[in-house]
Amino acid sequence: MGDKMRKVTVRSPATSANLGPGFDVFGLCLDEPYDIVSVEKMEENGIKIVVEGEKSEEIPTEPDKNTAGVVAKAMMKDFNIKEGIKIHITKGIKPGSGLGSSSASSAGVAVAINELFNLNLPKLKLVEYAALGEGVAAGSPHADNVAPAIFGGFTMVTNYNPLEILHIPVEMNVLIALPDIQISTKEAREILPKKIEMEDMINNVGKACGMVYSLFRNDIELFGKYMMVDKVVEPRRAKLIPKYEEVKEKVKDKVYGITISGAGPAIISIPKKEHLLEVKELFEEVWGRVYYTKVGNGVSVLEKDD
Ligand SMILES: Nc1ncnc2c1ncn2[C@@H]1O[C@H](COP(=O)(O)OP(=O)(O)O)[C@@H](O)[C@H]1O
Ligand SMILES: N[C@@H](CCOP(=O)(O)O)C(=O)O
Repeated sequence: MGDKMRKVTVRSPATSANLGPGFDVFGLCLDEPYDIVSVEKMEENGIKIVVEGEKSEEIPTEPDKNTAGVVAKAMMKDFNIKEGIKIHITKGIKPGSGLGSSSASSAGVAVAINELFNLNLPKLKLVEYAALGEGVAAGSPHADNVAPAIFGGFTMVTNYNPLEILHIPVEMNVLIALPDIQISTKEAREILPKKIEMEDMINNVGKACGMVYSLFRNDIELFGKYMMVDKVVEPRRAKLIPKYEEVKEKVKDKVYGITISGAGPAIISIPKKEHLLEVKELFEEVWGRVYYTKVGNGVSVLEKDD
């Protein structure tokens, strides 16, 4: 296809960042929900963005304000791409959800541009570009959503500048609840402390190490147990989600683990098979929307058109 290729369409999945103690470090790729992102070459110069789907009316289409636009602009500048492009985003992931909605568009467009212009960039470089989008959505270019969106599975951002990502493929079912409110990641970051107690740091490092160990042992029970004990971020954000603490207490023995997904309001849990229905029904009753899904493999190319 080479230079003749005119359009690439990708499926870009939701992600769940933090997983309790791994604030700004851990991320998990989900199979569902997802955005569909296509990038098409156009006659006029510049970047045109069209957004449809979940709450699309709230999402800016100016390239400097849309996460996909920011990523596209940076890639086109660095690779001296003069052709104009049209980015079409169908939002399947509600913005302000805690499911990496803004990151899905950033990651999707990075992968699509890489394909469309045959840039052959490694995944780490794509994560670096995609993270630029988070600068406009969350006020900081955190990479813990875009890394799993691109690599799939479980990822750890072990260094920024230079960016370093570690990746562990995992298989796991997850039950996500999505309360009918929106939380801006930017605002949910502003309520976090700038400094933390030594005791809380020791707790979180210990639990985070335990979670990584448990993945290598394939011990979901241990993973979930540690995921529930974040002493730094979750206690501050729990107040933003109606009934979160009450439901967590109710289901804590019926799931392997439960915590806030990203900045919330989504909640991620690892269900025990024997209690799945009961917990799902409770989530639906209290919060409305629920996704029963599994860990996903990252952005995938759906179509390449001449
Ligand atoms: N392509 C996009 N998709 C989703 N949100 C976007 C996009 N571009 C810009 N935004 C803005 O990013 C914010 C949503 O991101 P964020 O608060 O991080 O929520 P989420 O946790 O769902 O990613 C909203 O202000 C939204 O307008
Ligand atoms: N580490 C970030 C992750 C935000 O994820 P999102 O899905 O809410 O955008 C944070 O917790 O602030």
